[in-house]
Amino acid sequence: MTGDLLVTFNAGSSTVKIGLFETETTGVKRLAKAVIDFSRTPLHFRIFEGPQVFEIALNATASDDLTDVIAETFGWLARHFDMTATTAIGHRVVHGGDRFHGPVRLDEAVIAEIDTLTRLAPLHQPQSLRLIRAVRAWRPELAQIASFDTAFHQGHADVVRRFAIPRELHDKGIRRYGFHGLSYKFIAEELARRAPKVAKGNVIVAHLGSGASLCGMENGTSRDSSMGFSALDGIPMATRCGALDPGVILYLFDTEGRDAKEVENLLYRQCGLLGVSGISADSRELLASALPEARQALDLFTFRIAGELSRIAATLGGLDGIVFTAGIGENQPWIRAEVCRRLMWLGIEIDPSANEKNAAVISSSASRVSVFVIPTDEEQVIARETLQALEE
Ligand SMILES: Nc1ncnc2c1ncn2[C@@H]1O[C@H](COP(=O)(O)OP(=O)(O)O)[C@@H](O)[C@H]1O
Ligand SMILES: CC(=O)OP(=O)(O)O
Ligand SMILES: [Mg+2]
Repeated sequence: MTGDLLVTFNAGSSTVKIGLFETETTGVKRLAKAVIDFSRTPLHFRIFEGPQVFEIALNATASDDLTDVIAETFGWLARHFDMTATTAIGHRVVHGGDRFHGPVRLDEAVIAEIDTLTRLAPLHQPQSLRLIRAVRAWRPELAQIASFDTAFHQGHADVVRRFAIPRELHDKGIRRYGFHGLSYKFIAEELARRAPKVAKGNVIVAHLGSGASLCGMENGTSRDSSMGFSALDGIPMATRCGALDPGVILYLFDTEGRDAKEVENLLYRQCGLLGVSGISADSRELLASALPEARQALDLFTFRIAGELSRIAATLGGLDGIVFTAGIGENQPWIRAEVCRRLMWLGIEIDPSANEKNAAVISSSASRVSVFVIPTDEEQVIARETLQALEE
């Protein structure tokens, strides 16, 4: 119904991004953006876009049961919005496996199925499930919808989905899925509006945030992704390793005697920019540092992005456009310039002053491939999918 409120949750490893939307006849309109910061003690809640912006420390503490955190957060939102008009909560759920191809209403059976995929996304899935269960405990009558990162990649060809492992393992679901699908869905639609001709062709989107991946699209449909079975694969990230010779993992188990939990923690939390630099997981700190280890980490990052982008261009059989998005993609000219420099052989050339300004188009007029910077909006996609699921 027009005027209803929808709340979206995008659970990451250390923050939960919240979106507040109003339904309109034409879709959804954003009213506010907020975040709960789980990396701070006490927890902090911040509204950073909306009629009034503020930040406060929460009384509720983080534990396996987040009911108090949800109740207090909604209490703060209710000071500024009529939260009694809330009709549904939409959640980003990173892993939907083979089971979920689009948004779905959450009930006990669906929650249990999502829980079976937790081991494949240990940085994200547990927090989403905690939030879903907390809302159920707090307001059991409130509709909750899950939007999946994997759904956008469901159409990948068999050759893209398969690892070179025995068929029975593939049939058990050990295959390449791809993530960041809500972001890619948003970018596909936005590019179609901004540059319809390029959007109809072969485009690679580089979602470079704390988690990072690439997606190859043909006419807005995903054909390949750098991320595979888990959100560890592909390019190195803030704290994740990206693709790694599986022999390294065997070595860690056998020769170093580490157990599965230790290896999981190492690969998800101690690798990537943080592991290589030994300084920081944040690209801003590395760019500001004069230490050679910082430069080494950034060089490995751009080298691996260019390599993976070239592989995906081969899947597509050509390249008409590149889109940079997410925290790093939207805000780090040096990283974009380095990636494009390594791809000069593809006929890519950027305009340095447009790049410096984070302009919407950063390719030069001589470039054979158009290069764009487009801010992503996962919450907008969650809100639209939530509305869609409510109307089904
Ligand atoms: N305004 C900014 N200027 C420069 N770099 C930024 C900015 N915002 C974010 N970043 C970079 O992007 C990273 C986080 O990206 P983001 O998309 O917010 O990640 P996530 O959603 O995965 O937590 C940060 O570690 C930082 O390196
Ligand atoms: C799938 C994934 O890596 O997500 P994020 O970038 O939010 O960590
Ligand atoms: Mg993110």
